[in-house]
Amino acid sequence: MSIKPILFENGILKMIDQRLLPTEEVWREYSDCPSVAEAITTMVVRGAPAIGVAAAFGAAFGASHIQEDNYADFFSEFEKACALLAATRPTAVNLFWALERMKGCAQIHRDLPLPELKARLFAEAQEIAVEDERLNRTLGANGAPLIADGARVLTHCNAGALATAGYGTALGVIRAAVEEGKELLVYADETRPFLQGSRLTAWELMRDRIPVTLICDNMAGYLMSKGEIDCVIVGADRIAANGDVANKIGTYTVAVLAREHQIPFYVAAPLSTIDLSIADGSGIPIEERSSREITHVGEQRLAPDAVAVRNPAFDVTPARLVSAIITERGVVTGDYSQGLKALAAKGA
Ligand SMILES: CSC[C@H]1O[C@H](OP(=O)(O)O)[C@H](O)[C@@H]1O
Repeated sequence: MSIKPILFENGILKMIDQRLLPTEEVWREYSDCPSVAEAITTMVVRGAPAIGVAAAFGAAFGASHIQEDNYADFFSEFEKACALLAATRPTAVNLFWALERMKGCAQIHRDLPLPELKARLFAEAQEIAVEDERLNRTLGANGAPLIADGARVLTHCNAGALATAGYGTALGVIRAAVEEGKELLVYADETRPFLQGSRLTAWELMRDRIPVTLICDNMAGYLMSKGEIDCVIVGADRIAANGDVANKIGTYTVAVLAREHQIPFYVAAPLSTIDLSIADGSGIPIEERSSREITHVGEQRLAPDAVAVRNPAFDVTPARLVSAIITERGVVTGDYSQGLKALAAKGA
């Protein structure tokens, strides 16, 4: 059973501290909005869908701590809690999708007595989490036919159970293929600078006994040139209406290499990652993170003091380099503008 990185038990949110994996499995407990916001900013919890789930619980905690019994004050305070969470990380649209869903829930149930309204918001957050894992399994099954038996699959970053409420998106497709009896070998890019591949994907797949080989990011092209990669599958943090994909930094590089070597490049993402309000990738905000993620590993300094650093945490892969987008409602190829709009319009 793949790990669930976020648990809600007895009114307490428990999240595994992904900064400490793979060497330590430490679960941290949360019961207020500001601490959940900090957990998202500092990447205790990370991964687009997981960020959305955490934010949903953060919003519910925000509501639960509001003392006002005056409904007008309640909604203005609830809005402030959601704004605090919205300011944590800019790229993964699941965060904003989850907050809009929580605000919508509050409005739908605004006539409930305040204690019942607060309880309903926790129930909504729990539904978001349960739905996420369920739709990842559907998405995985939709994508599994694209992965041949015996395939050597390259993935970048971690789009696994740790990046979601469970099962994973890109790794969900891999899990589904394995569950169908296919023999696979996964090559995991270490994914500098935060090392989600070496620290999280390798740990997650070994835990599930799925064969995985760790490589440095700069080795992907060599393995492709040697014919050792059959396909690439990655997750996404935001997909624009035309199919441009924002994902972990380095994804665009892998996509260009895959096109050069005529290797299929697949993106696995739920509908909550698709942002039809943004026409193309140029409109996707790209998070810049601390230079320390590059100049240090833990307390060890790897670069000269005061060296200039850039640290964009994501890049944008143009739709023309994407072979297919795998979602819980089906697989889209070709004209993504039409295909994504049709999927969004399709019933669940
Ligand atoms: C299933 S989406 C995972 C997605 O999120 C990661 O970013 P981060 O670890 O910075 O939250 C990465 O882009 C993954 O592909």
